[in-house]
Amino acid sequence: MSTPLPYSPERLAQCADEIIVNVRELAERGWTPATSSNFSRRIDDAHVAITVSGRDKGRLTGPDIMVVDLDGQPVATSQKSSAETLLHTQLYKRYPEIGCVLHTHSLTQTVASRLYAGSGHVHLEGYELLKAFAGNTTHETSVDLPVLPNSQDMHTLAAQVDCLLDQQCMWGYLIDGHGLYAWGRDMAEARRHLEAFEFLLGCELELRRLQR
Ligand SMILES: CSC[C@@H](O)[C@@H](O)C(=O)COP(=O)(O)O
Ligand SMILES: [Zn+2]
Repeated sequence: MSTPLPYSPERLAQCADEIIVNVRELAERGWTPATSSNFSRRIDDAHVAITVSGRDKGRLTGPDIMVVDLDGQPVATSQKSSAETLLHTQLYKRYPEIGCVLHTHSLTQTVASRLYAGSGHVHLEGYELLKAFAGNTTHETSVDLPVLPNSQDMHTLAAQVDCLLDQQCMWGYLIDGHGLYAWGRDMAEARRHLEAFEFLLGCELELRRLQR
């Protein structure tokens, strides 16, 4: 007799479908070049559905999504989860209300991360689209999107993210020369935050170009 799974397979299938459909759309926009990017969705209090490392994110199918626990350890599989699993699980562990984490490598995100690495953040102010971030009800506000130095050591990166989360409410951050992490309570909210950051970073880059 096989051991029962510690999570609901129906819920995993639901999460995997959601990831596959949404990520295909993001990939079509060119936000996941060359197998980059990773994506996850909370299954329950103790489990997360996440992309398998190294897969072409524009062509994900069911077997490209696996399960890890909140420490990032694989559950009931021998597959290898995303190299950046810890950056996902640290958010699920810290905030029970977070349901989805999206990481992409668009041109706009990567260029912005390079330009603003020196100041440590991108200051976004006065845009109507700031209302896309949960909790914001007016454009008369500002959001500082942090830019972290890149590292291949996920524990170093995760410790820096934790420090930032201790100080401020955040819906995302950039990593220098790398890309953007954004999250939300569910897929729709995480995607709204991701798209808002992408658009606002595009505006900042365009303004810089015009003001040269
Ligand atoms: C293909 S280079 C990009 C990777 O190093 C990494 O940053 C990334 O986003 C994808 O890694 P993955 O292990 O597939 O989740
Ligand atoms: Zn990455």
